[in-house]
Amino acid sequence: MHAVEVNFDGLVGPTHNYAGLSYGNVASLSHASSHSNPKEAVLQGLEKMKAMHELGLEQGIFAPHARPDINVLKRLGFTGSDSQIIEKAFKADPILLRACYSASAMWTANAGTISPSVDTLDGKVHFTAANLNNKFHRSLEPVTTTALLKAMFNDERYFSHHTHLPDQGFFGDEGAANHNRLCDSHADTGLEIFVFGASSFNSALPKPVKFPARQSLEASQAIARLHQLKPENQLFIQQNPDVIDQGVFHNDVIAVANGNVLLCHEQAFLHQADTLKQIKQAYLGNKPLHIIEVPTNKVSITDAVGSYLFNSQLITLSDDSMMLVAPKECQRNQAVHDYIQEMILADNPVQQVRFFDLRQSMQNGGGPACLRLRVALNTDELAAVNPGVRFSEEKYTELVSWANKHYRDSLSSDDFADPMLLTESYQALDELTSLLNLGSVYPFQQE
Ligand SMILES: NCCC[C@H](NC(=O)CCC(=O)O)C(=O)O
Repeated sequence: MHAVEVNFDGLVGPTHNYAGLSYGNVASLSHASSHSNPKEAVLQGLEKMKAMHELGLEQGIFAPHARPDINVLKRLGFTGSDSQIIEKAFKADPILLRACYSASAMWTANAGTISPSVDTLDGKVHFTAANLNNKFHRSLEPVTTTALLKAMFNDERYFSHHTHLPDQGFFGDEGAANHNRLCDSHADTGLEIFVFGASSFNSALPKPVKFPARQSLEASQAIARLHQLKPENQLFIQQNPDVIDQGVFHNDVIAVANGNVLLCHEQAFLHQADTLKQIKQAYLGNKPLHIIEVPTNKVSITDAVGSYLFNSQLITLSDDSMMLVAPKECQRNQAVHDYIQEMILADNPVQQVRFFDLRQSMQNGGGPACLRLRVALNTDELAAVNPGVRFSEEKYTELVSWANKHYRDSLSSDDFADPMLLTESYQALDELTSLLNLGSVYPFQQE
């Protein structure tokens, strides 16, 4: 049966801010306490969705989470009405309050891992939300992510949802950012490549020394079991710990795959030559596999992390050629820009590039690929997706006016003391659940 890949982009939430919460993520740390512009952020994301839709791709929308997370503040001992809780938390621990206001669920490449039905033994599409337990602000996400995934993919005939992995670092799971799939087409069984940062149980494997490895081998193995992947459909490879220490906190900051193409830096993986050999041997497709390995003397790790070249989306167009959907930062970096031009002229399926201004997300370490969750679906499965979360020209117009009505154009540290921010945010999200036909997914709608 015909199948397509749908990109579900995270809609940036109304409290998007820069709190410097992600140790190991260079952009997040360097923009700590800068002013953010939530309205510009959501509109930049919507522009990318619209452009993908106009290119003929199936586009979906992934709703933001309710912020601030009042329940976690209560769990941490703050009492009283919502506005009293905000006031007390702001005085006692402003950074904690900002973490509870973080819009980090916008990076849906970290929402979960998805295996398409052609890869699974029971022929269903499998979903597991990521526990994101390496960072406090992100550990708040999996419960709502699961609720959203169930509201979006609500048909047991086709979709199987799993509980996120145990909330403990040994099973650190950061979702699809560390998961790539190589295949001839989305209708064909693919090779699911799980890239882990370190092993929790096997101390013989190397670890980064400075920054944390967020994805554990044991988490990746558990996902492969839960998703009932066939043995020939799975491969576990280790990220190069040296580049984690240089700011490559997820694999999608150093590699991206699409169809029969793997674009990666030459320092992306541990024992890279052997790892690439393993990938070639395990590859299941009939089309030739293109591994585009970017050398350090053309693009340094610093340039890769600064420009987010590898956090581009690689998309397949209707004529079967591919386009690189890159952040504008790649255009500004001469070495990266030159490399992209060279790649486009070389003999491989990537023939075009388009640059997008995603500065608001980039300043927190999230490029085009971070903003989207890929879900490959056949025709029947696509028809079973909640139509409210499928992107269209009309939906775009509705969402732009919704954002213009509800979002602020500046947020700074002091604004988090303002209880009106909670009221505005919850009102916006309450309206959004009707726009996207999600039902009462948020805890504040269930009280
Ligand atoms: N896939 C991109 C994820 C970026 C995300 N940044 C953040 O959470 C920064 C939030 C802040 O610092 O305000 C992260 O590091 O997990």
